[in-house]
Amino acid sequence: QATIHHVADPAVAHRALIENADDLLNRPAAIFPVALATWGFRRISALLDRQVELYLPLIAARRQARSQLCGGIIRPYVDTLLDLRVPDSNGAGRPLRDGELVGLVFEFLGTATGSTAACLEWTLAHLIDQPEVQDKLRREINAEADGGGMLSISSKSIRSGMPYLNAVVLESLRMHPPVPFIMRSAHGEGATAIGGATAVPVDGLSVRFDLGGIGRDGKSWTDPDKFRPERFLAGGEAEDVGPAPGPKEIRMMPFGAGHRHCPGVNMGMLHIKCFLAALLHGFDWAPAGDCSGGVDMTELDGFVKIMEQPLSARVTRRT
Ligand code: HEM
Repeated sequence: QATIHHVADPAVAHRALIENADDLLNRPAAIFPVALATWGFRRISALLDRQVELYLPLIAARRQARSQLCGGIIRPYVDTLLDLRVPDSNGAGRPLRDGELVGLVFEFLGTATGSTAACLEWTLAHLIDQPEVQDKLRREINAEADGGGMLSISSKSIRSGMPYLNAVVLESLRMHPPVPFIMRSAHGEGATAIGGATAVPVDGLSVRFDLGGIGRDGKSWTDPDKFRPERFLAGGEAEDVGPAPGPKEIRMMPFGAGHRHCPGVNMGMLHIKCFLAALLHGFDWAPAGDCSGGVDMTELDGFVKIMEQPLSARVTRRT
């Protein structure tokens, strides 16, 4: 029966996650009660069974194969998990159990692919809704193609040489952070500051930071419900805002904030930009049918924030 305190105010999030991060909010609170309330026990249990079915045979195959390999330059994530020893009472340490292995592999693959795919879908939805933004972005992308019209974008130009691509992705993440919330366990003075008059339980206060609410806060953003990538360009109201918050303030935090922020932030941004550049370079994106009322942007909250009506588009190859 944990009481969960909701935070959608960027200033409170900054006080909690950046200023008091060291001693107050450095461990995530259990996400299970929230998942239970959102999805129900049966659905979660079926999902966990399916993960075991999918991942365990692959992990077993890797365990078997690596005994025949003599190593390589890049050490696969699964190998690090197979080699990990968890401290136990014998002192020797135990290997991870099957359930733990599956959970960790899911965290790595699920958070990485689900959130990237969701962000791409939201971004394409906005580009279909606003063809002038699509055209402007395509012009920037095409300028990166070589004389034969082939696109091979070096990671350097993706990181710093394509400001409009960066702005479009940031605007999409601001409005529709794929991970809808993050949880923390708050203790001591910080918990009192966040909870206000709420009496803080002995085992701390569970705090749920609403990432969507923070990105659309009317005090931080002009017309927060409008998709306007220009705000992230030089001279715009958010020209200094990046995917992860800096030490001064929080205006959006699609990858979380503080000690436990997403370790895949750079890789996630790179994936989204590469996919988006390839999809716009190769194809024109238009509404699938009558879209006079605009694309339906209703959000569906789960572990990942997706479109309630999956995007339906008329996609034409560009010659
Ligand atoms: C659009 C792409 C992505 C988004 C929006 C996203 C978002 C997030 C968020 C909000 C968190 C929670 C952070 C917090 O509690 O402060 C998180 C955690 C995490 N993410 Fe991502 N992520 C993305 C891509 C990736 C990728 C590509 C990887 C790995 C290759 C990754 C691996 C992880 C892991 C392992 C955690 C748990 C970190 C911890 O608990 O300490 N994510 N992510």
